[in-house]
Amino acid sequence: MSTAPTTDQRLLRVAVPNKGALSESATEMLRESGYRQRTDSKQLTLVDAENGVEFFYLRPRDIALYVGEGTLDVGVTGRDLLADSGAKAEEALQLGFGRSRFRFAGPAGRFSELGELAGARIATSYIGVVRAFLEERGIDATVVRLDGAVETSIQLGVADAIADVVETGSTLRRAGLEVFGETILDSEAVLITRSGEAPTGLEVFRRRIEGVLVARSYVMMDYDIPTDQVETAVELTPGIESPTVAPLHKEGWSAVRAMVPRDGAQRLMDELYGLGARGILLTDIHACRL
Ligand SMILES: Nc1ncnc2c1ncn2[C@@H]1O[C@H](COP(=O)(O)OP(=O)(O)OP(=O)(O)O)[C@@H](O)[C@H]1O
Ligand SMILES: O=P(O)(O)OC[C@H]1O[C@H](OP(=O)(O)OP(=O)(O)O)[C@H](O)[C@@H]1O
Ligand SMILES: [Mg+2]
Repeated sequence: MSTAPTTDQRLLRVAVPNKGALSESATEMLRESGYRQRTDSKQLTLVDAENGVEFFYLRPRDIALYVGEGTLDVGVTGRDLLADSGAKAEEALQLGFGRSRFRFAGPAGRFSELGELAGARIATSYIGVVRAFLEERGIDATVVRLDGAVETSIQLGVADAIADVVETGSTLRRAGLEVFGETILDSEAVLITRSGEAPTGLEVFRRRIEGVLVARSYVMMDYDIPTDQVETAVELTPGIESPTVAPLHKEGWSAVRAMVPRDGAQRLMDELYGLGARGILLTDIHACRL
């Protein structure tokens, strides 16, 4: 009997950024997770009935509101946008892309600490985050709301400082600005759901995405090693549950297979080689369920 959901079962309604910095990576992650994704960037919605999901392509800034209201079940957005929205939604999974820092910046040399913002005009697209941050620290400043390109606002005389998303810092440098004060928040793309609710179908959806994230950050390692070195070697490659160890046809040798973090895998190969391992292979993992 087939267990695939039919169209009359309720579909999990998922919000995906339709444009901007998170859009492409979100679509790619969903495609790798085995979901159908739009091929035309003008498409607004897409039903993947076979996988029990319906996708809505929306502005990243609006996604937390839809999810918080319960109109949509799950969304992909930025932690900074979620915080700014004030919506009744919470993080269900960190997605590891769209990483940025939300920082104050001003003309080079003009500000050195947060206290100097008292009485200043601060331009930002994230007034919720900035007001809350200033209030918490008792700093009385005027927050000026702009839609984007806030780096230019100081030069145009509408603000003294800005608070904005910084990734490489090149936009700030180009505008002659530099960051000051502590980081307001560290952001990345996150999966969000309505606060306190786990919609039906979320677990499968989440597990598929987690599988892709793990597949991206781990590789499969295989090696042959003298059996008397196996205990030392598996301490270096413990795997997720435990590594597979099998006898080789050659007397006194064993084969070991374990998932290892992609970062540092080369160094690990050097160490294993030093222990006497040979035939050390690394292969990519395309998907997994742990
Ligand atoms: N350069 C960047 N690197 C990483 N993440 C970024 C970058 N710019 C924006 N983001 C993240 O993307 C999310 C929203 O920004 P995005 O640029 O997609 O929306 P927007 O500014 O409203 O739209 P647009 O830029 O298309 O007008 C936020 O979570 C933000 O932290
Ligand atoms: O540190 P960087 O690598 O330079 O990246 C940060 C810039 O990227 C985003 O701008 P975006 O292109 O989204 O334009 P916007 O300001 O109009 O949203 C963000 O608002 C910063 O301006
Ligand atoms: Mg932007």
